[in-house]
Amino acid sequence: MPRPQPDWLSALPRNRLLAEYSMWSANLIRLADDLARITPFADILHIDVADGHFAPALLFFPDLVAALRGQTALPIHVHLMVDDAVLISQIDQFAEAGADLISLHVENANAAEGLQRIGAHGVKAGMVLRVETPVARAADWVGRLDMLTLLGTAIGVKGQGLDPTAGARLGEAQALIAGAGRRVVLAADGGIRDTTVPLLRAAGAETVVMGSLAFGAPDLAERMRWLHGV
Ligand SMILES: O=C(CO)[C@@H](O)[C@H](O)COP(=O)(O)O
Repeated sequence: MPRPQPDWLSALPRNRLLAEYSMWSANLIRLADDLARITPFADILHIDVADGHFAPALLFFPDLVAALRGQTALPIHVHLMVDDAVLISQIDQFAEAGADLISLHVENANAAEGLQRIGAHGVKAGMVLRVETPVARAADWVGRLDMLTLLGTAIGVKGQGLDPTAGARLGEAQALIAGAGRRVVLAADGGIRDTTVPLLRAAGAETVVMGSLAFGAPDLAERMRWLHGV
């Protein structure tokens, strides 16, 4: 299976909202079927990784990324929600498994070393902010990022409603990115619903991490036509 080209992120369309598909919301018993079903529509696959401490959930592992890598040419984005004690080792393992973009958290004390390590693997670098973390915390980092993601819900829990601060926070992030001197894709993760996507798009989100909105859609082609029109 061919891997995405090194410039895959800049080659993605800029005239419509991008769709990251969160595999946490896939049917894990029928993962191959779901992968085939979403492949025509997904811009990026999103893999959440949580250690049960930095974030309450216990989620995915490098072997899953390696298995997906063997079956898909879609870019794979790994979102690390892990403590500093394991951050560098997790970066190594997910990069070696075939991730194309790895995001760590601004709240990680080892963020500088982590970003350096991601770069050393030749993988694109992202940063994520918890919903309660001031957006200004990203100011020192945007010049080193390919993607900046704002959580719109409490970290590591599915099925929640969007926090009312999400729109204003995206506006703040957009202003930071404008001064970054490079292309940084602005992403919204959590609370992605048919009622919230228009607001997030208007506030500056360039990509949304779709969970139940995609995997629970009765007609995925129709849902994606809608998304691309927002
Ligand atoms: O990490 C998250 C949410 O924080 C996503 O990756 C989930 O997959 C979202 O699922 P829904 O709540 O949209 O169904």
